[in-house]
Amino acid sequence: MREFAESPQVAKYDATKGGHFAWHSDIGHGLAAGKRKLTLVLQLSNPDTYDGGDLEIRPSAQIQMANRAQGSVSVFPSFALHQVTLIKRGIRRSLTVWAHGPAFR
Ligand SMILES: O=C(O)CCC(=O)C(=O)O
Ligand SMILES: [Fe+2]
Repeated sequence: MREFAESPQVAKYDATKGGHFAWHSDIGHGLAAGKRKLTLVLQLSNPDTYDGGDLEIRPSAQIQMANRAQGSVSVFPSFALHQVTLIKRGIRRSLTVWAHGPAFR
């Protein structure tokens, strides 16, 4: 791990707008996005204020659900598939930070 080459990203999932994020990996094609190694997601919202909107991570065959507690951080390899399920009530906010480094070998 050598750097944090991108600005943190705040995401908002709003039940009135069908907020969700389909299964994906965070390895992108851009200069920085292609060097992502670790993804860190901070839960910004009180879990009592929304339903659904769960961060699910699939580092292997088994799906893991991220801790919903406000202030908790989930860390996973950026290549791991993950999604945010449809939010059914309220608003969830998250802050995502990526750590970067040379290609995996
Ligand atoms: O909001 C989240 O929990 C995940 C966000 C995410 O996967 C991303 O921005 O790539
Ligand atoms: Fe992601």
